[in-house]
Amino acid sequence: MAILQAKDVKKHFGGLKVLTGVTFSVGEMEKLAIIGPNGAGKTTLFNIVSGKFPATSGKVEFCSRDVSGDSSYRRSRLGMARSFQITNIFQKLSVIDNVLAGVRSRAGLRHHLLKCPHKDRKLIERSEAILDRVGLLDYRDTPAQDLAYGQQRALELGVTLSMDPRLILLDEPTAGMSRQETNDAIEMIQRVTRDIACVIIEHDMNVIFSLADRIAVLHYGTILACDAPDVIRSDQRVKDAYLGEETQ
Ligand SMILES: Nc1ncnc2c1ncn2[C@@H]1O[C@H](COP(=O)(O)OP(=O)(O)OP(=O)(O)O)[C@@H](O)[C@H]1O
Repeated sequence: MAILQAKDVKKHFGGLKVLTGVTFSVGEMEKLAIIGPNGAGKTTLFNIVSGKFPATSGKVEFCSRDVSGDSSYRRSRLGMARSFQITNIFQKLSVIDNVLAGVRSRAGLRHHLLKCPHKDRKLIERSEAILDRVGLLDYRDTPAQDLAYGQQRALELGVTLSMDPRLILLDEPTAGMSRQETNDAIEMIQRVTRDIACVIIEHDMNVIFSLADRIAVLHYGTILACDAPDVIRSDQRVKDAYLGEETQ
């Protein structure tokens, strides 16, 4: 059963035809990576799926409903979240207050950042459980701006989890990280998204082959191949277009 489906999605920016007909689906709890050369249209596709801007034509279905005309906010209320953009973090707030803001919003409470947000024990406990999942409980009261880069990205994932998503769009989750931070991030993403579907854009093949159940290769605005990692790795068309051959 698919949780997300893109059907013949096209996007033109004036005369530039970036997406010329993209069709794919993501199953419940499945991890689908989208790879492709620079400028292939990966971010554009994410922007359309998340509702940042509309497709020129085609459809996006989420949880069996057509969300093509829905705003990002509406899609997020339905359980679609976009993660790994540090801009989602309130830098001056503590780590716990960042997650609490999301937990309170999801619980439908009005959130006044400066107005005693610590009242509801249950919401705080839920926030602490999320911090524990992303490895930041020891930094509970640290201002977000004092966290290391990899930790800020972990916090962003925590904020995303606070919305209780069924699907997370992971935008280059390890960009700018050291090798050690990347390995830690892979392990954490695997752990915290076990029961959540993900679509992942990433350039690091090590990350992709570690996380993805299936890989879709975007090339010249359309999906060249979509299959299990091992099949993609040995697909000659994909090697020619993107992966290349291993050399000694
Ligand atoms: N808002 C926009 N207006 C005009 N052109 C755009 C817009 N957004 C993207 N493009 C163009 O669409 C093409 C695809 O860009 P996109 O960022 O989606 O590629 P990408 O696959 O994510 O690339 P990268 O791997 O480098 O991030 C590029 O030629 C880009 O200049």
